[in-house]
Amino acid sequence: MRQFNHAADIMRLDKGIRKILASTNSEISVHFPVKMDDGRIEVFNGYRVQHNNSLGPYKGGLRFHPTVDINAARALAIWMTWKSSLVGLPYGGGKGGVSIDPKLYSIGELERITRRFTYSLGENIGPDVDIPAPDVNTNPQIMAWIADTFASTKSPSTRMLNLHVVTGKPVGSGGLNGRDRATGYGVVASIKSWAKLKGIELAGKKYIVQGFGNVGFWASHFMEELGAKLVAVQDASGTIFNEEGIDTEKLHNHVGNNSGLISGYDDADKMDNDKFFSLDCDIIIPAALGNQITEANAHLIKAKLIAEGANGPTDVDGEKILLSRGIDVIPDILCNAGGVTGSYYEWLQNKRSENYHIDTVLKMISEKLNEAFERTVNTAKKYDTDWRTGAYIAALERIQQTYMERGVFP
Ligand SMILES: NC(=O)C1=CN([C@@H]2O[C@H](COP(=O)(O)OP(=O)(O)OC[C@H]3O[C@@H](n4cnc5c(N)ncnc54)[C@H](O)[C@@H]3O)[C@@H](O)[C@H]2O)C=CC1
Ligand SMILES: O=C(O)CCC(=O)C(=O)O
Repeated sequence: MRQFNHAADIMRLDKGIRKILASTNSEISVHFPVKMDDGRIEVFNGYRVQHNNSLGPYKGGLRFHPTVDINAARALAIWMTWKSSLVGLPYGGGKGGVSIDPKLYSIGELERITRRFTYSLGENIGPDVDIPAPDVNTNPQIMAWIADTFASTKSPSTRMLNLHVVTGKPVGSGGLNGRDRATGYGVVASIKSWAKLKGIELAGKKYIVQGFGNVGFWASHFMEELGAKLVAVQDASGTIFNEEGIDTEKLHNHVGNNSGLISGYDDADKMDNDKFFSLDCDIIIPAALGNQITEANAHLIKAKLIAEGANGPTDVDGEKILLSRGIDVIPDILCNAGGVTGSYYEWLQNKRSENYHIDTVLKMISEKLNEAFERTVNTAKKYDTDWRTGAYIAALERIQQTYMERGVFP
């Protein structure tokens, strides 16, 4: 809200629209029972917050993590509204999840939790209402269970018309070729735009990545293709470092065989978690959780760029320090928007009964992100402000326009 208020002040956002956007449209909180493998019943807490749908159906991921609660879902839903608007997608913002540590459950239990959660959300989600997608600890398999559960509540004749209730599905279930890599690809598309703007050659540059899941791995993969060198990675299990470079494919294979974690990787040294952000490198890609770069560590950062793969990795006080030290920040609502852009093409593909080739998908994503990067930089320049505020203003201008044109508030 501090980020929103700052941008709203600078652009002089209409007072009425400001009031609408300062609160969420609806907040759904469900408590649902699931039978565990040993016959016990557990009751889980799930959330879906729908912030604003003036531009289209609510859109945004579902997170399975112990930190999920109504406040986390609120912040993440609001960011989705700005993100969809900035990129020019016909969506509003929503987000949610279940407050669990998925590591503690078997595959069968996770399937039942997902299906029961979907059933509990009922008609609050739908292809033209609110369209979930993957986020932390959720994946294509979980999206397939959501699609299947939602569709199974429909009559047989309309079942197949409902698969796009969710995006990020496996390709065999209506998923998009390339949605797996869309967010990481978009992060690197934004870094390329930054490098072009600054006249910087990315080959040989050193970068570090926090989080080696979907976003962190694919961003590293595309950075490696450009000849940049991954020198450190941090995830929930610790931090590893290798000055000579970490092979992204080799680490990915290790993670795939190690419950999703980097611990025990033999081609890098272990190091202290709290030294990670102060490492000597050119670019930092936070791709894990929020509030990682704060006033406690921003003054130690040596990198020239923070490319926000995660949502909300830099807090307001941390960002002030970064900007005062001349460190660039590509804000989350721009930098990680490749994911929701890929989701948009999956949704379109399902609506039109089409099947896009991966090259077409990646080209469409980079075009959208390049335009959004330019829009952000130009808006920031026009208002003489930083890139995050520029991105917010560009997003808010589009929402303001739609409210003004219609003259009614939905
Ligand atoms: N998956 C997507 O398409 C999109 C994801 N995002 C954001 O990117 C971030 C990462 O999401 P995914 O890669 O999808 O999740 P994921 O579940 O695939 O990976 C999460 C990674 O974060 C690490 N992690 C968790 N807690 C940590 C901690 N305390 N310290 C360091 N690392 C930690 C995990 O070990 C894992 O490597 C999240 O902030 C998410 O909201 C943003 C846009 C789209
Ligand atoms: O793919 C989507 O619809 C949303 C992805 C997401 O949750 C995000 O961009 O933070």
